[in-house]
Amino acid sequence: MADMKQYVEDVLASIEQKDPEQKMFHDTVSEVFSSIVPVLEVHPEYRENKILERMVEPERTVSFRVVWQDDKGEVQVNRGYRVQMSSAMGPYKGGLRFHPSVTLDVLKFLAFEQVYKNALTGLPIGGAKGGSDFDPHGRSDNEVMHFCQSFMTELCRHIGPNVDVPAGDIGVGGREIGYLFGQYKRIRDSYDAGVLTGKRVDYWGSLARTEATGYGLLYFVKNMLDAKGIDLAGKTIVVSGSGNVATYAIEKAQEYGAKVVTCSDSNGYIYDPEGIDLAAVKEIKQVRRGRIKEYVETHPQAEYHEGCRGVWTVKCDIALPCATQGEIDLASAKALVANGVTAVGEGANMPSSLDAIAYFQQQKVLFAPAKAANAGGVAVSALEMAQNSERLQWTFEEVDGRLKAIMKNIYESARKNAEKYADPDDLVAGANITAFVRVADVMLAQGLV
Ligand SMILES: NC(=O)C1=CN([C@@H]2O[C@H](COP(=O)(O)OP(=O)(O)OC[C@H]3O[C@@H](n4cnc5c(N)ncnc54)[C@H](O)[C@@H]3O)[C@@H](O)[C@H]2O)C=CC1
Ligand SMILES: O=C(O)CCC(=O)C(=O)O
Repeated sequence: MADMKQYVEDVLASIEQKDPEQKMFHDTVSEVFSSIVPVLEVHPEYRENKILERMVEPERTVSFRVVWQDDKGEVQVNRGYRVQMSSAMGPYKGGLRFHPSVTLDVLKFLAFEQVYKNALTGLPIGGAKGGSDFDPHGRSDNEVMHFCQSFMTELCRHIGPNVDVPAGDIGVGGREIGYLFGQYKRIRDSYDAGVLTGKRVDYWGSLARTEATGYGLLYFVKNMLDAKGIDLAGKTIVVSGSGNVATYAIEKAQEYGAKVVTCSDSNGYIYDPEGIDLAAVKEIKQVRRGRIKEYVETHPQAEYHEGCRGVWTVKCDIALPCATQGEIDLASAKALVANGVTAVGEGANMPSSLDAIAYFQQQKVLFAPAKAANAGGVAVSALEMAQNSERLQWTFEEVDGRLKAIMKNIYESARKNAEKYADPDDLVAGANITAFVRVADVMLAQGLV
């Protein structure tokens, strides 16, 4: 064991030495590789074939200039990226993020996570992530369209239905996917519906893709709670974010009879002791593209608080971080535990710091890790690709039913490997091991690529 632990430490040290500034990438690699030491013990062939060293090196990374003109006629310059991490399991697959915080470090961490998340779905998709430091907030539809067209003019050389299939993520929703698809189609002169997922349903997006990540999160959390005999109905839930994932997590949680008392945006959070009025949140965020603080104007019983971390000081049974990475640090984890939290389900990617996860586990909080718990979005993206290939569209019920089954399967396979190699409740280790073995075995079968 000591030998394999040392091997993992050596690989981690080498990536830190190569790219010392990529802290988030180091953290996510460290989280995955630390879990798999017991697997390396029984599979020396992974080390002999340098599987770990290969996995931390993206197959391809592209970085490009995006030039566009704003409504005042001023020229704007942004940076675009696509990190194609692994095509072992299928075409590269993963979202595009438009947010000022986007760097190569952020995208490498997200692309690395995506490889294992996608493997957990059991569907034929590799892993990638891309995006830009462009901020769509406050931009007109016209400006967003010009940016998307310029971004796709370069990106289209690197993607295709059997090559790489981007989708949405922070700052990229149905509007952006539409502009991106239009430009791809114009340049390639080909109606490749399967080149992007998250399309609007009337031009061959999948029903239930919009809801899939949030609903999938609740399906996963329900499986985790059911195994312990805990009922979701009547529980108080704290949610962060008010975008795609948060909105549909709240919707499904409410359907299950839970009471969601918070949601947030990058400025602050709202606390509604009567339970969040989701129709009002949708109106503010999806229709008006406004700020979450507007909620208190029509809901006098609710409070608005500036700043994001405060949301974790609200008393709850279950916490669902659905905004962004790094939102739960050790202090937030301690505040949640002190207030009696019994379960945490990660809707966002890497929302909890490594020491926060360790603390939850030490305190026996049931913990649903992102790459398993939020895999429903990309799973339904893969179902969208399947529908596009057969030029058919399935019903909402058909897609939702498949999503539910996929999330159950992810939970059960993670649980099984947690039992086999670690603590039975350690779904972090269980999910990492399940995904790692699937990808590693396929890499071995495909030779030195
Ligand atoms: N959209 C999808 O299908 C999937 C998304 N995710 C992850 O879920 C998280 C949320 O993504 P979406 O809901 O799609 O994005 P979105 O753009 O629809 O919503 C993002 C939300 O997070 C908030 N936010 C963004 N940056 C923040 C910051 N620095 N501090 C506090 N709040 C911040 C925004 O105000 C917004 O409410 C991200 O971590 C994303 O990678 C994971 C799996 C799939
Ligand atoms: O649907 C997809 O391809 C991307 C989803 C995504 O970006 C994620 O799972 O983090």
